[in-house]
Amino acid sequence: MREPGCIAIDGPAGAGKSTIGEHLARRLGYLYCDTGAMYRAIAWLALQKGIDLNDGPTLGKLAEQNTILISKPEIADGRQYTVIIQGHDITWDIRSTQVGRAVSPISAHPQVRSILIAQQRTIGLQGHIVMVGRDIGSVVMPDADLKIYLTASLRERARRRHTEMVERMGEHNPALPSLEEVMSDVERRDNTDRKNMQPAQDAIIIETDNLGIEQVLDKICHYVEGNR
Ligand SMILES: Nc1ncnc2c1ncn2[C@@H]1O[C@H](COP(=O)(O)OP(=O)(O)O)[C@@H](O)[C@H]1O
Ligand SMILES: Nc1ccn([C@@H]2O[C@H](COP(=O)(O)OP(=O)(O)O)[C@@H](O)[C@H]2O)c(=O)n1
Repeated sequence: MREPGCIAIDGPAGAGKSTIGEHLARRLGYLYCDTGAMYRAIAWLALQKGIDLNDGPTLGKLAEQNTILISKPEIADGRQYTVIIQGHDITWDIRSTQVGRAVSPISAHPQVRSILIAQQRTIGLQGHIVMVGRDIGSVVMPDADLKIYLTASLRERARRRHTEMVERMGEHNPALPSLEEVMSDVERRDNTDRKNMQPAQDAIIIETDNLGIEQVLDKICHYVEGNR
């Protein structure tokens, strides 16, 4: 009877990884690590510095030379955690459309991946952790005790992301993108991420189109129980 030391949750944008990952970690008293925030932090810094998104070696150096600090939220503004790089609190900045568009091409460079994957593995090996991303079960933590791959149709994932933006930005905000724009951004990201987004062979695939958050959580908890 063993408890899973690491639970990997992978899947495409809007599948529910962060929401489910955070809830699950809280239920189990585990740490929670959102690896996407690390790629987004590097993307934010690259945009600040005007680095060419195709320049893998320079982006790799940027990842190597800059520590990404992810800590408990402290500020009660809906954040799951606080992200700091070079002294800047970029927790919300990394959710911008610009970062969303830059992050996939930047993450595709092996020079960037190798640096962040090594950091993520160190975090994951602490144990008692829920890690969410694209390649946790397949690459970062291939020995994770439980691997979940969450997914949903493109339309449903875009709908969720758009609803989230309406809540955050306000319905009448001129900067609010349309559902169609969000859908094409998500689709573009799916296509760029595809190579690094394959479910691990032993992952449990959960289609969430017709499942609410609580139902997804209950399903995963059922597998956690089965692992004990
Ligand atoms: N099963 C679900 N049903 C409906 N909405 C969901 C579900 N899972 C997540 N959501 C909502 O969809 C949005 C995107 O979820 P999120 O966890 O950020 O996805 P991801 O981390 O995979 O990109 C959030 O607003 C979240 O509340
Ligand atoms: N383990 C991971 C996590 C994210 N990423 C990259 O980082 C981007 C942002 O990840 P995210 O998890 O914040 O994205 P959402 O699914 O939350 O929209 C993804 O589109 C991938 O390009 C990755 O390559 N590997």
